[in-house]
Amino acid sequence: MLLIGLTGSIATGKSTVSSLLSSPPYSLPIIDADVLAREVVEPGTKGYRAIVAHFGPSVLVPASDTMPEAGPTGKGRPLNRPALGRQVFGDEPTARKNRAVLNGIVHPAVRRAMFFAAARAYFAGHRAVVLDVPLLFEGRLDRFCGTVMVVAVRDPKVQMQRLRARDEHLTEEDAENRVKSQGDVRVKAARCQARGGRGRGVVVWNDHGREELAMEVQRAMSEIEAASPSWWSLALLLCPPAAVVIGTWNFWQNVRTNRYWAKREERERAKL
Ligand SMILES: CC(C)(COP(=O)(O)OP(=O)(O)OC[C@H]1O[C@@H](n2cnc3c(N)ncnc32)[C@H](O)[C@@H]1O)[C@@H](O)C(=O)NCCC(=O)NCCS
Ligand SMILES: Nc1ncnc2c1ncn2[C@@H]1O[C@H](COP(=O)(O)OP(=O)(O)OP(=O)(O)O)[C@@H](O)[C@H]1O
Repeated sequence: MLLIGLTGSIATGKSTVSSLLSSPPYSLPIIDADVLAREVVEPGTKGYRAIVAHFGPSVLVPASDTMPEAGPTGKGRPLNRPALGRQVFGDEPTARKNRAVLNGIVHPAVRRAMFFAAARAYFAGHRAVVLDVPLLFEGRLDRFCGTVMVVAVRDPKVQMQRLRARDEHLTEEDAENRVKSQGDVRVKAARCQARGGRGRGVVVWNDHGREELAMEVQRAMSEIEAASPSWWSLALLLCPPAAVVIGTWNFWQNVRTNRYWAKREERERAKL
């Protein structure tokens, strides 16, 4: 089964591309890290308890006439996501530190949930599955993917306009902090291209309208399908040992690409 890692930066169009990929003619199953990241911090979960222990009750929805002190289910009041967001998004040291703590709580739980969802897709006989993960590179999940697809915009203004139009509740400062909390999408696009051709890394450019985006997705999927045709996926499905060998080989290739990328970044930094 081909793991397609779908990533980008905030408001560059990942969800829009993911809904195209889940519809005909592609009809691919999607494992959405943002959805899982919400599930693993629902009241009553280990993640929820760890967040409240670290950040305190100020990151919970306040108690009110409609919100009981112990929450609607008795397991605690839900997280006040914008309030928690204000503590973790941004460039200042405190925000960075808080983000690292939150990531340390949420990411391992998300990775576990993803592993089980991918295993279910494999046993259901799917030839490919999309891992929709905003922090694919940062969480080093790209190492497990046969293909990485980055949804990117060349013009940062387009990204900010789309973010402000979609999330009207965000102030300009909130929006800027969120953009700064994620790596530059053009760097992610370059890193994706560094994985090499033959469908290993494909960039979907999304500066224009939705029709152009659909065409970009079609082009990217043709490249992926040419490199990993259906008969190949079926052969791997029927022969699990071969799937393990190919998976290990892919993993090793990806580790080598990441080492090359880390050295390249080090050289760039040394030049500055
Ligand atoms: C801080 C939280 C509560 C804010 O929730 P809110 O509903 O307001 O925003 P949402 O989750 O939709 O995120 C908005 C944007 O920020 C990005 N983002 C979320 N978490 C992070 C993070 N830790 N680092 C960088 N970007 C992030 C998202 O991918 C998205 O593009 C939430 O983002 C969270 O729990 N983040 C930690 C978990 C995480 O890393 N999720 C990303 C996928 S695993
Ligand atoms: N080509 C396009 N033309 C016009 N609007 C677009 C286009 N692509 C995406 N959008 C809009 O831009 C906004 C951001 O897109 P989307 O939600 O898909 O991004 P995202 O990368 O999933 O964001 P996030 O990381 O915040 O979840 C949405 O309102 C979406 O409808």
